Amino acid sequence: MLYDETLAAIVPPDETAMEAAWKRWDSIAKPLRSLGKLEEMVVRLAGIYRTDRVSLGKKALIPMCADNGVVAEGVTQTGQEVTAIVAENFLHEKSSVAIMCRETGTDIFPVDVGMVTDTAIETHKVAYGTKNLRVEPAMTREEAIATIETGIRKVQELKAAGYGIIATGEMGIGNTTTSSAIAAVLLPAEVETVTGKGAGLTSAGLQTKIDVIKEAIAKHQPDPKDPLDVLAKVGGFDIAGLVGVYLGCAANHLPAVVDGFISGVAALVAVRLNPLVQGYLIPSHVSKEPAGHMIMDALRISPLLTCDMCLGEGTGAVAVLPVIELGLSVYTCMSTFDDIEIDAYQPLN
Ligand SMILES: Cc1cc2ncn([C@H]3O[C@H](COP(=O)(O)O)[C@@H](O)[C@H]3O)c2cc1C
Ligand SMILES: O=C(O)c1cccnc1
Repeated sequence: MLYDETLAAIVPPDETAMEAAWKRWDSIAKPLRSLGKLEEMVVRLAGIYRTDRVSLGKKALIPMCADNGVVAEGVTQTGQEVTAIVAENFLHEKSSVAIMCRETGTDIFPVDVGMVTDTAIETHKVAYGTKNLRVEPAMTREEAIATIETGIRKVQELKAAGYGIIATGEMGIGNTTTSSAIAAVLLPAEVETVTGKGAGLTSAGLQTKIDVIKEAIAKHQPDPKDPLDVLAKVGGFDIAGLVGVYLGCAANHLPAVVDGFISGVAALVAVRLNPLVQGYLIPSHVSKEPAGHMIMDALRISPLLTCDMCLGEGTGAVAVLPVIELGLSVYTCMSTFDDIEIDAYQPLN
C-alpha cells in the first residue's frame, strides 16, 4: 500500500551534504553565521536534496480543501459554503494566498479532498465533508489513509513536474476546531490552552468550541500513541491530505514548508507517524492562534517570521519563500574569503 511504502521509504537528510553546506557558509566573506536561520535553512535544504549545490527549482503550494461536519455545532463564525468559495478563488488569484503566490512566482495546486460542494478544482474526495465529531468519529481509518495517499500522490506528481519545494496550505471552515482537538491529544495539552477563536468567534462561541472538543475527546478516546486514530476520530480530510504532503515530501527528498496552526498540526501527525519527517520540514511563521508556539516547539522547528498572522491557506509558508531565496542567493553568489584575499574571520569567544 502506498501509505506503508511511503512511511518505510523515509531516510534521514544527508549529513555529509549538510556539513559541506556549513563549510561553504563559513568560507563566505561575511561575519560567521550572521545570516542566522537563513543559513540554517540552506543547510537543511542541502541535507534534503543530498547535495551542497542547493537550488530550489520551481515552487509549489498545495492547499488541501475540505469541509468539517463539526461546523454544525456552531464552532465557527461563517458557514461552510465559504470553504468552496475561497477554494475556487485559488484558481483565479482571488484569495489571499493566491495573490501571494502570484507575487512570489509560486504555482498553486489546490486539491478538494472532501468539500461538500463540487467546484472546478482538482477533486479526490472519499466523502462530502467529515462527520460531526461531537456525535461520531470524523472519518474511518480507511478514509484517513486514502486521503493521506492523495497528498502523497500530489507530491509525487509535482516532483515529476520539476517542483523543488512544496509549501503547505489549507482551506476548510471549522479546521481550527479539528486542529485544536488533535493538538490537545498529541501534545498533550488542556483543550482550553490550545483552542482559540480561529477565523473569528465571540467569547461564547469559543466556549462552545472548547466544550465540543472536550466532549468529542471524552466520547471517542483517541489514542495518542496511534496518530492515525487521532486523525480519524477528531481530525479532518484537509489535515489528512496535508499529512500525506509531509510524508510524500520526506519520502521524495523534497522540503515541505509548514504554514500556521493547521498545517503545523498536520506536520505533527506526520512526525508522530514517522519521526524522520522532521528533517524535511521548513518552518515559516508562528501562528497567532494560542497553540502556535507549542506546535513549533513540538515539531522542534523555529519560525523565521513572527508577523502575528493567523490566516491559513498557506500564507505564511508562501511569505517565507522569498526570504529563503535571498539566503540561497548569498550562499550561491557571494565571494569567499579566499576570493577576496582576506584571512578567514575568527569568531570572538
Ligand atoms: C473568508 C475566509 C477566508 C479564509 N481563508 C482562510 N481561512 C482560515 O479559516 C478557517 C479556519 O478557521 P475556523 O476554524 O474558525 O473556521 C480555515 O479555512 C483557514 O484556512 C479563512 C476563513 C474565512 C472565513
Ligand atoms: O494559523 C492558522 O493556520 C490559522 C489560524 C486561524 C484561522 N485560520 C488559520
